[in-house]
Amino acid sequence: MKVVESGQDLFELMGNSYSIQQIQRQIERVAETNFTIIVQGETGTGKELIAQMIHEQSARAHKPFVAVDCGALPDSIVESELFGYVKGAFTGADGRRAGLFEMAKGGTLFLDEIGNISTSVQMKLLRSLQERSIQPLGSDSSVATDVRIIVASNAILEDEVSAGRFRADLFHRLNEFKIYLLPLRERKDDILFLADRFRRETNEELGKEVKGFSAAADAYLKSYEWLGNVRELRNVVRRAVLLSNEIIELKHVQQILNQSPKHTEMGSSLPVSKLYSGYGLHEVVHEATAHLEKALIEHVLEETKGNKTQAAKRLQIGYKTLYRKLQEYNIQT
Ligand SMILES: Nc1ncnc2c1ncn2[C@@H]1O[C@H](COP(=O)(O)OP(=O)(O)OP(=O)(O)O)[C@@H](O)[C@H]1O
Repeated sequence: MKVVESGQDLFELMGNSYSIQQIQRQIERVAETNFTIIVQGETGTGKELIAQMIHEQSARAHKPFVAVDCGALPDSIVESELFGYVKGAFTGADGRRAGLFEMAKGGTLFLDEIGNISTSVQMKLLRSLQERSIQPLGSDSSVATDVRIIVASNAILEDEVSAGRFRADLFHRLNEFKIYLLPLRERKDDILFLADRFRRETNEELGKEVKGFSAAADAYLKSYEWLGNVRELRNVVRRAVLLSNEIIELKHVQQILNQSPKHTEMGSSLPVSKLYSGYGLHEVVHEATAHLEKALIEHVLEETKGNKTQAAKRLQIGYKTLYRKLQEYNIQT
């Protein structure tokens, strides 16, 4: 649970890819309205950042921005946190406590991982949105609310609705506007832009003067999958700045990434976001296979300490084929 006051430092620019520029234009338009917004995207793509930017650019900017991670809390707690309670509502409720709807009065309430709330909280939330009032737990009377709601989800909410896990009526009530953040690997133009921003930021924080990335490090960063998206990129760059002196070399980046959990362990599950972005089964399967192929080749090359003849043998492919794949996937050896 997190209550973030407005005024927190926000980045002026989130990236320079076409998709981010479009999102910035969308934010400018929607910020001035009171529309409820769904921000969708994989973990670490910047959904909370988007919500803060919308808040900062809205007429509500001088009021609180309250963020709550619905996925991290047990259901009963989500309910009492959101709506508050009165004395005697449950064992231990020894006084009235305002909920987050009340704490965000006049401002923005950001509900992260909205797909995780139970159907009973979904119903209560729907009622609150429709009636613009909430009923604290244990109370007979309602309290008027004045908040702008922004919700975020890693899961595709339409799928959750189809699967019967998320109420269709609540989805439609929330879906007055939708912002979809592409995974970082699908907006490669942002990778070096953001990496450089994080390098400068970390230089300042640590009092260092790391000047940039080697060409090989750049290429590696650009071809990496970033399943943890911008959050992962930021962490890697911060650690690389710490480890290096003049220039961030490929070995620094690889050293850090080799210590990170391997892709398959990161729960990336299905590449559904691609399907959602309009690609067909054939393209998605082709890309997923390519990712797997690349990861296996990198793994084997690591084991053979870069010896391509041995790697080709272990992979049971010809040396020429391996060589072609190294070029295709931009794998540095
Ligand atoms: N475009 C961006 N520019 C700069 N920093 C970013 C950008 N996108 C994300 N970040 C940073 O990456 C981290 C993760 O961002 P954020 O918490 O907004 O992601 P999220 O999508 O809400 O993640 P989760 O789904 O895990 O809650 C934060 O430190 C945030 O400041």
